[in-house]
Order: sequence, then structure tokens, then C-alpha cells
Amino acid sequence: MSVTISIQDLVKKYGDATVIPELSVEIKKGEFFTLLGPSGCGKTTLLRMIAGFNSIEGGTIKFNEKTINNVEPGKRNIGMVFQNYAIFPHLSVTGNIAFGLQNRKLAKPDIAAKVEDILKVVQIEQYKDRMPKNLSGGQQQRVALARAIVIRPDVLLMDEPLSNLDAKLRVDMRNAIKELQRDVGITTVYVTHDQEEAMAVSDRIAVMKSGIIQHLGTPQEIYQRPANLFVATFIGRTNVLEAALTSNQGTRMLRFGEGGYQEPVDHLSIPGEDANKPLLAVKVSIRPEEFVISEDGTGIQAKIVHSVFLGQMTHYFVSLESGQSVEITQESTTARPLEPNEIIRLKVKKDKINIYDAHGETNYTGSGRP
Ligand SMILES: Nc1ncnc2c1ncn2[C@@H]1O[C@H](COP(=O)(O)OP(=O)(O)OP(=O)(O)O)[C@@H](O)[C@H]1O
Repeated sequence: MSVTISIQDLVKKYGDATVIPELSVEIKKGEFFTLLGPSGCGKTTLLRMIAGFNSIEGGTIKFNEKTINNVEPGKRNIGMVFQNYAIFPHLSVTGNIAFGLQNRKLAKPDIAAKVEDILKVVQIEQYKDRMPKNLSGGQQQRVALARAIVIRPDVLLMDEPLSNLDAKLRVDMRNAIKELQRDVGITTVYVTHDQEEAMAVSDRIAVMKSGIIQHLGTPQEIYQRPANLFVATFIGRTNVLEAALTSNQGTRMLRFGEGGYQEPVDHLSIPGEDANKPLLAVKVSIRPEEFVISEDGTGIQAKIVHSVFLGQMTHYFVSLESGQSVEITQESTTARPLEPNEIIRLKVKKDKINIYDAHGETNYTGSGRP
């Protein structure tokens, strides 16, 4: 059975240091939920609190209606997968997977049937009699995964399970994990600092900084409408430009530089906007693909520094008039790529870019703040 995890006002302290201040979130039944953030933001700490390996200094964690703050880890019915596999070196693949079932005192034929089933699900049937030392990293991680889910846990917790694998295997394994999770439907909490991995596997992502959820949303929401500038720069690549919002005969304009390129922007929502103060400094997050090379001689002036041809797309590194370096991507064409020192003009895809207050804390373009 899969459960809803309700976390309310959760506090974690190590001595006097508060690592998680009053965090609240509800993880839905059957959801693939990812904690994503830079090193030290508290992802593992939160995961360990759900597992029962860390003390709780305030608030509650519930599995469905049941508060589990004081339930021992062994009684929470969770499966866990870590980055270092943690499978038993002295047991075969079958022995490793059967271990949890034997502990639960299931009958032998029952254990054999369940192990057989799960070996198929994670696609390691042919290695069932091998010892761990004779398996590759990816195969060992499949054993760890099988061992975690064979007990039919209510919750599956995974902490950077792919970080010891090489790049290709990471992609293969993340697809396998996602497929498996979808099939078995266990509420899953996944920790990673790899934003691409998070986007590929998650139903929803909580982006954390300093123990605080900065943005909670689907991969698409987080990429397209990041709640603040931290999230915008942490997820994917982006360029941050200074600009101003001005008013031109009742139309709100986004203007880059004094007397420079401007675009009408009528889709913004600006809390506490002061109509008497028509000029507002903003920060604009523009992803490389949100620039358009202008054909009509208007736009922000820029000089090509160098280009990288990547097949379908070409990356250009350009220098703006202000001296700022900016990265843009354009679909490759059969025409020659732009050469270093060529002068171009850039416009922005105004419905896609994100416009923030001067501190980068509020997204005027709309956001999915928790
Ligand atoms: N046992 C501990 N005692 C004191 N401080 C700790 C302890 N464990 C973690 N911390 C601190 O708590 C903060 C959060 O650590 P945590 O391991 O949860 O971060 P993380 O986001 O998982 O980072 P990483 O991606 O590097 O694993 C860090 O500042 C860390 O130094």
C-alpha cells in the first residue's frame, strides 16, 4: 500500500544550528517526489527524518493519518536505496533480495516467487546466482532497488542512487527507475543535486536552499516559471539581465538599457505596484533559447565571441554592449554560422522570459511558489 506523506512545520537542528526551519509539504500517494538543491541545503537531512534516522526538533511527519515521529525506522515499512548500493557482499543476488522477506518470516515458496517476480521487473534474472563483486555498478544498483521494493514498502526513499554510475548508465537507470516506480506506484522521495535527473524522473520537484523550499512544482513549471532568481539559475541555464519596466502611454514596456530595445509586456502581475512610480528596476532571466536574432535592425546590440556547433543547435557566446557575456542557442541552419566579431541584434521571446523584482525574489510573470 502506498501512502500520503504529510510534513507539517518540521524543524531540524544540529546543536544550535537550525538546518530545516518549519518546513511543510504534502507528498501525494504514489507520487515521484524529488528534493533537489545544492550541496548542504538539507535534502539528505529531510530524507533521513522521513526514514526515522534523524531526530525531529519540531513539527510532525504523517504517513496517511498516522504520525510517525516516534515510530522506529524498522516499523515504518520503507524501502531505501543509497548511492553506495549497500548490498551484502557475502550474499548472492537472490540472497540479497530475499533477505528482507526472510526477516519478515515469509514462507520459503512465497519468498522464491516474490524474488523471481522482482528479478524480472528490474531485469537482472540472468544474474540471480552471482555474487555482488561480479556485477557492474548498474547491476548492483538494480539489486539494491529490487531489495528495496520486494518488501512492498509504503514509501520508497532514494538518496542520490545514481551518482556512482557513469553518464550513460545514469540515463539508462533513471529511465528504469521511473518506469518501475510508475508500474509499482509506491510513494517515492528521491534526493538528487542533478537537475536534469530530477526533471527526467519526477512528478513534482521541491527545489531547496538553506532548508527552505524555494519552489514546489512540476518539472515544467519549475523550468518555465521559476519562483525566484535562485531557482531560475539553478534549473537549466539562463542569462540574467538588468532592465526596467516603464510606461508608454498606458502600455507597460520592458526596456533594456537607457533608450534601448523595448517590448510591451502586458501579462505581468506586480504586487503593490505604485502607479506614480512608472520606472521599476527588474532582473530578467532569459534562457539561451529565449533569444531571437533580430532581422530588422532593432534589439540589444551584441558581438559574437565564439560559437559551438552541436548538430541541431548552435551555441553562441556573445558580448552585449554593456560588456555582459551572454549565451544564446539557435537552431542550426545550412547557412554559415555567425563569425567572431560579427555584430548582431537580439530580441527576446517575451512570453517565455521571466521578470523578477530587483532582488530576484518575486516573479512578476507568475510562479508556482509553495
Ligand atoms: N550530523 C550532523 N551534525 C551537524 N551538522 C550536520 C549533520 N549532518 C548534516 N549537517 C549539516 O546540515 C546541513 C544539511 O546537510 P545535508 O546532508 O542534509 O545536505 P544535502 O542537501 O543532502 O547535501 P549533499 O548534496 O552535499 O549531500 C549541512 O550544512 C550539513 O553540514
